[in-house]
Amino acid sequence: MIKVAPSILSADFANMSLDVKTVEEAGADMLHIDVMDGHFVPNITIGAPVVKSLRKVTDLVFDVHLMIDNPEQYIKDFALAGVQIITVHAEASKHLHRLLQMIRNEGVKTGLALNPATPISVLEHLLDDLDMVLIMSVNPGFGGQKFIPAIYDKISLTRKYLSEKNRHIPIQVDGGIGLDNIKKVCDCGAEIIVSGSAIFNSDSIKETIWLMKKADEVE
Ligand SMILES: O=C(CO)[C@@H](O)[C@H](O)COP(=O)(O)O
Ligand SMILES: [Fe+2]
Repeated sequence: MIKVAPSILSADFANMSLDVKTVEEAGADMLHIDVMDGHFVPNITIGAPVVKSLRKVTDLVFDVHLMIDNPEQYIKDFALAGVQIITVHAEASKHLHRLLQMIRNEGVKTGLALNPATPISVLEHLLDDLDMVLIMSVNPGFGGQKFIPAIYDKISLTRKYLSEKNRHIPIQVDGGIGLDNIKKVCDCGAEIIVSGSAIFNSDSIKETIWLMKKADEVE
């Protein structure tokens, strides 16, 4: 079954805890939390204090997607806020190996995100340090963008590359995914799907998550 990680970027920020509970009850596998700083990406969202407050209202796995400069400075804060996965961008650090070690040293799982233009070769010397790979299918910064079609091939290539290296590292894909393309994304090799607007703007959050999770069973 497909793992679905609703992105709270598209939730109602004034009623965040309600929206989080709704996706939890609807069967979400984890909560995707987009952290943006207005530097790495041209948008600002939330930081560790808000994540710490959300931690009190749900048992969902917190999957934090850091779209920030100087991620090294904030790893401890997010770990202390009670998150389970921290994903950093390959483009955001000169010392990726050290950064991934820093995350694991806090007892948190690592994810590495690649912007659409970043080649998958960056994974080569980091395979021992990765618990998840995040392939961006939009340029990061905003919800509600269109899936970039060239990314289908990138997902397939990544899946092939990881299999050849005998690595069972899950591939997460983020951006522009809805009921119309989730199956194709998963057929290419994605295991965890991030989705914001398609879930939160739908008529029924519960039904949309259920249909997404089952999408790979449809012929
Ligand atoms: O990280 C990002 C955007 O930078 C994503 O997590 C989006 O928030 C996904 O939203 P949709 O494209 O599904 O609306
Ligand atoms: Fe994200």
